[in-house]
Amino acid sequence: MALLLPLNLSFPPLPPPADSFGFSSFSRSLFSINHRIPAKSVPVLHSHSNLTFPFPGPQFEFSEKARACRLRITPRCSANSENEESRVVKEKSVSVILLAGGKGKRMGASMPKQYIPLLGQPIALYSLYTFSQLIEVKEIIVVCDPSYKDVFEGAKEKIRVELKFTLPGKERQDSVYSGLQVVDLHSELVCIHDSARPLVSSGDIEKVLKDGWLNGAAVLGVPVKATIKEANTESFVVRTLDRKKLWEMQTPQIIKPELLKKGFEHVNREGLEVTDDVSIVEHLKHPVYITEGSYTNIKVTTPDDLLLAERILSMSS
Ligand SMILES: Nc1ccn([C@@H]2O[C@H](COP(=O)(O)OP(=O)(O)OP(=O)(O)O)[C@@H](O)[C@H]2O)c(=O)n1
Ligand SMILES: C[C@](O)(CO)[C@H](O)COP(=O)(O)O
Repeated sequence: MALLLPLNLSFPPLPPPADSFGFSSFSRSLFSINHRIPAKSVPVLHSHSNLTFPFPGPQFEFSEKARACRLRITPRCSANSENEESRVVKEKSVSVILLAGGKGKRMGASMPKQYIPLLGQPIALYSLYTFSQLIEVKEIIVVCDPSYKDVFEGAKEKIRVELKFTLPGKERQDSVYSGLQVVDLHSELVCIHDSARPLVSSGDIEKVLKDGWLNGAAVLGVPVKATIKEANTESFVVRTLDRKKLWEMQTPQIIKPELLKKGFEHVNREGLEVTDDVSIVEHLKHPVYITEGSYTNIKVTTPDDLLLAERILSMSS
């Protein structure tokens, strides 16, 4: 029976009930500090199943064009997963670079945002668990400050893929480079993900992995909803861009290792700065495919994103 709700969701499992951190009130207090409004009480949703492997509980399915939004309870990843015959990305052929080396300045919290608890679990662990369940994933390279290694070490017993660690760089691009240095030499795809995007669905990851394998490089993206204008330095409009051609980029971003290495040689040689990974490939004039993802794959950047992420997650419980 189809259950109609306003959003179409497919998320990693929810964590166990909150512990002594008082997580939900944590993000609310961050929000109120930043917005100078009194903290209200937020409904704390603790109806989550225990975090075991494989994770139990209902899963939700995205439609291909996720704007109309209808939610149906289905078995895990049935909509977008492939059967064995049509699988193009081989088992254990993907190295994930999980970026957790940022400082989260825009969040203004006392710790980097990827370690802030979201409904009882550090943000970075959501996508760690999601990737760890995928049959294509061989290893997850966590790029993080050594003082936070224990957050991931503590999750080791719940996952079945190898975990590697490497040091972050000054910019995001430097952290990706650092991760690339320890990618297994036999890997056929590199999958780069912001740990600050906890809500990425396994269905969307499967789709972008397949497109990356077929095209050499692919990225999850969503059509831009807003009207975007280019302005000059005096804030006058220069032009209105054609919305039909605009996409907002997300992660994961998938690139074949040799292509990424070649791309880095080029951007390092030319001293180019990029804010996402497929830009490196674009500089080589190599095609990059955009796989349509989901609006719910938000990057937690400012305190209001924390509240939004809680609400999205709670809809899947
Ligand atoms: N030197 C860096 C900078 C960023 N990141 C990671 O890249 C992702 C996306 O970056 P962003 O959202 O910009 O994170 P921060 O740089 O931490 O945020 P801010 O700019 O607010 O400081 C995050 O998961 C972040 O941890 C990283 O691994 N190494
Ligand atoms: C890679 C990225 O997630 C694409 O949206 C993003 O560019 C990285 O974070 P930033 O906040 O734009 O630096």
